[in-house]
Amino acid sequence: MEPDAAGCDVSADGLIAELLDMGFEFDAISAAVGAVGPRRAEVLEVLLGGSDARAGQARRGGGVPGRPALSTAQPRPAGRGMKLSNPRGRLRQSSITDHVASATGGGKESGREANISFPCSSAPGGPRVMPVAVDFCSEPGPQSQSLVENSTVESDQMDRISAVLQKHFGFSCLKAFQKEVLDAWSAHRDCIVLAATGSGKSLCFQIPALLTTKVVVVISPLISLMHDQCLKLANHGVSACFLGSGQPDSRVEGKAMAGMYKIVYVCPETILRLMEPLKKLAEKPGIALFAIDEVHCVSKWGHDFRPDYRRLSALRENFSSSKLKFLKHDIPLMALTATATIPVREDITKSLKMSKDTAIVLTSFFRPNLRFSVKHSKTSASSYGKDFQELIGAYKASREGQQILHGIDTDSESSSYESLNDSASDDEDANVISANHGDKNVGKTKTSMTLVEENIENELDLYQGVDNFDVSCGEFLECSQPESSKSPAQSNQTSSSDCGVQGSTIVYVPTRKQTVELANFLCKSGLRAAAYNAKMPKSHLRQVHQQFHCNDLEVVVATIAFGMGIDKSNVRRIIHYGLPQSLEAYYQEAGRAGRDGKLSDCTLYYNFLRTPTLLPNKRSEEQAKAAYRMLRDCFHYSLNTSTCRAKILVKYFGEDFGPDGCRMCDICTNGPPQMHDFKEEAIVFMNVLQGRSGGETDEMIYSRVPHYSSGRRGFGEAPNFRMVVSHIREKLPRFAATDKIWWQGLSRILEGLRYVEEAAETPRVSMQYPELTEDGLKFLSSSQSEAPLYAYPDAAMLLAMKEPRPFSGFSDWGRGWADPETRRQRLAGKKAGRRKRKWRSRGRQQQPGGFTTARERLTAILAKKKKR
Ligand SMILES: Nc1ncnc2c1ncn2[C@@H]1O[C@H](COP(=O)(O)OP(=O)(O)OP(=O)(O)O)[C@@H](O)[C@H]1O
Ligand SMILES: [Mg+2]
Repeated sequence: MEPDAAGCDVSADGLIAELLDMGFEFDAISAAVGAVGPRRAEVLEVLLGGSDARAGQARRGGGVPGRPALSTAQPRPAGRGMKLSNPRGRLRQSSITDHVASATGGGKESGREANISFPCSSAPGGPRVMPVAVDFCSEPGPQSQSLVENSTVESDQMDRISAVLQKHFGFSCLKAFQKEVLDAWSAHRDCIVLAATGSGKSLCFQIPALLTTKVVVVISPLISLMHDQCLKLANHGVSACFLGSGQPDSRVEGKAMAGMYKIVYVCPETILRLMEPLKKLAEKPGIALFAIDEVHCVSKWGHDFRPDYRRLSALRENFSSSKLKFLKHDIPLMALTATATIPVREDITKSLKMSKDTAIVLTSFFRPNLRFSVKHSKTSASSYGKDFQELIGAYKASREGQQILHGIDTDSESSSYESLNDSASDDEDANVISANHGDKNVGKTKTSMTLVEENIENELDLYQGVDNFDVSCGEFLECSQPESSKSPAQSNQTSSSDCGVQGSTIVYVPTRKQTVELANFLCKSGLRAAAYNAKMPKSHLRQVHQQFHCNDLEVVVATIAFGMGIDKSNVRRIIHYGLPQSLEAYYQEAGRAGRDGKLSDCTLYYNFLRTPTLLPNKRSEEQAKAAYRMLRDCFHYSLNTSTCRAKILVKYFGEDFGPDGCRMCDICTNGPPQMHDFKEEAIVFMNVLQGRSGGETDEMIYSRVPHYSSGRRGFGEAPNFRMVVSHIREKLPRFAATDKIWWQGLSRILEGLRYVEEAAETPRVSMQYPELTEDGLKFLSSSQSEAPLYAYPDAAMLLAMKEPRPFSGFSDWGRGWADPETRRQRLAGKKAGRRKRKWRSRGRQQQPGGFTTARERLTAILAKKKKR
């Protein structure tokens, strides 16, 4: 809009709306607009703390009585933001500028008090948190543009930062959230960065190393991750080193503690050992910040808890200005993750003892280029052919195209990958078990063991081990390319072959055994595939990393041991062949796809007919509850048939997706199934829970379902789910063929409506002891007059209807009794009588001590005991 005669460049209402959108408060905006008129630039200057006369006017004239208008625009606790009486008159936040100045020797680090920050940043419990949209291109979107314009960082210094960014990383500008994080850091504030996978969190802690003479210390959970990042930094002209938990190299460690590298990556175990040398480093040349990457590992409620991460509270305890007198400010903590739910975030701030003034920078978790889908599969060797046919076809077609173009013979390559997997599997013979985990037909195994918990445990990678490489530390000097590290970051330069338009694929499987089997299957089918699991030799793991990053491998079949933070741009598919243990883990792993912003697929295969169980692990009762909750959420995600998958995922992390779906996932493209009126079935189910007659027909005479008391609260009152279903099947012939899986689906619907709930203290994934709620009782009492109960059947219900498994849990004899026709015949006819007698006599024979029934025997035993 052109400025009008009065010099106003926008309408007052429009400007107020825009500023509200940016996170400023209404009172402050009206005060500022009242003072300087609807001129965007001037109003912003006032709001952002310009100390000119107009700002003074705004504070005096337009504020809420008794409250300075400026403070309302600042999402900062009053303690720091209210120092208006400072004799210097103008107070402003120290900014990146100050650090740039310190880095370039242009002046001492500013000791000025901070009193302004971006409206999006906030401290827990106080100011608001505003999500910032993440763009996956280097150009800022409209929102980031406005934030950049209104930054506290002046343009010439911003130019300097841009130059650093361009020179070292080749990017034209920071993303909005990166800018916000840097602003918090420059104000010496702690910061939690919650940004989508692949959004560029690393840059938030890497840039400070280039803006100061101080060292950035990064705590990272995996050697492979540290290794990749160091290598990339070296290629970008930034010296870095990593210190793992294995055999320390005193030379590298000594140089790191003397400040010879700009960035020092350390695993949590090691940093706790290095407290004293770090204190010396903090004094000279100084520590710019402690970055804690993948910080969800701190939380017991997260999906990848590491006890050593929890001990990182030592950073705040040891590196505060009250402890180290030479520090002007506490060394800021920057905690970064892509997968933290709201309780996990709270746990992080508390566990790390982050300051009350912590800025929370939150971006959208939505990844618009990821196409999510879920497919039913047995996920066993017998289904490999069907499930991977498309993948094999796609790679083969692309290979043939390349062969035609380049005349390459790829046959020899696939056999070499096969032998790679074979040799890896030979090494692992001791760990390969014929545990029948999944399917009997699965490959040949040499050692036979029974399926007991320790064996399953031995077959699983429960978390990614820190030392997943055969090196425990390493240094990467600017632009140097150590011979030993020709891998990840050099991906595009050293690629001897490439994955073409198909990019790379990661297949996550639950067991180590499956990594080898499936990789072998893919190799035999002609793909360049390799297995990856924690029990394989470290040299093999390193080789797989290297080949994967260099596009030598098309597919990596891995357990969760295939690391967090894998930053490879052209991963086109993430396939989960089995249900992950949580949606956090799933989103973290799926997030490795499409980092170049191109369309990529995230497909989850799961056997809908199987109720998932927790992987064996040592957990407290409380942790087990949380783990079951997470697994249940993941199970429900897989069974969902009606809500956009991306929507469920981002909502899980506390983000409101809005009314529309992603328009790409299987749900958005296929649409939901037809709704069904579940009223009749719901009444039947809930009546049985209540133990009363449905009263519809003569057949519906309900006796109370047997209740079993196991001594745990709630079990005595609520019937076992299996018993409820058996009861319905026996009493109501029209449900005789309705599978338990279907009733479980109905119980999920009723649970969602809060009509039933789980009575067991530690609820499992599927309901075990259903119980009516108050709402359920109300529904039952008004059910005759109530409207129909329409809902979408979930994926398991649809499958149960498509592939009915009548009487699946019954013996042949029992089956007959569930079928009314057979029952009638049996009761009436000779045959039935014979059968009955036979059963009785069998019962008699089977009971030792000559008792007719087990009950008789039990009564006798109890009576004997009583006598004694
Ligand atoms: N300002 C920027 N402009 C363009 N690309 C960027 C920018 N910042 C980072 N990137 C690129 O984004 C990619 C992902 O970065 P990074 O590995 O830091 O992601 P991340 O957020 O840490 O992901 P994860 O949660 O998986 O660890 C990198 O390849 C990086 O080069
Ligand atoms: Mg990262």
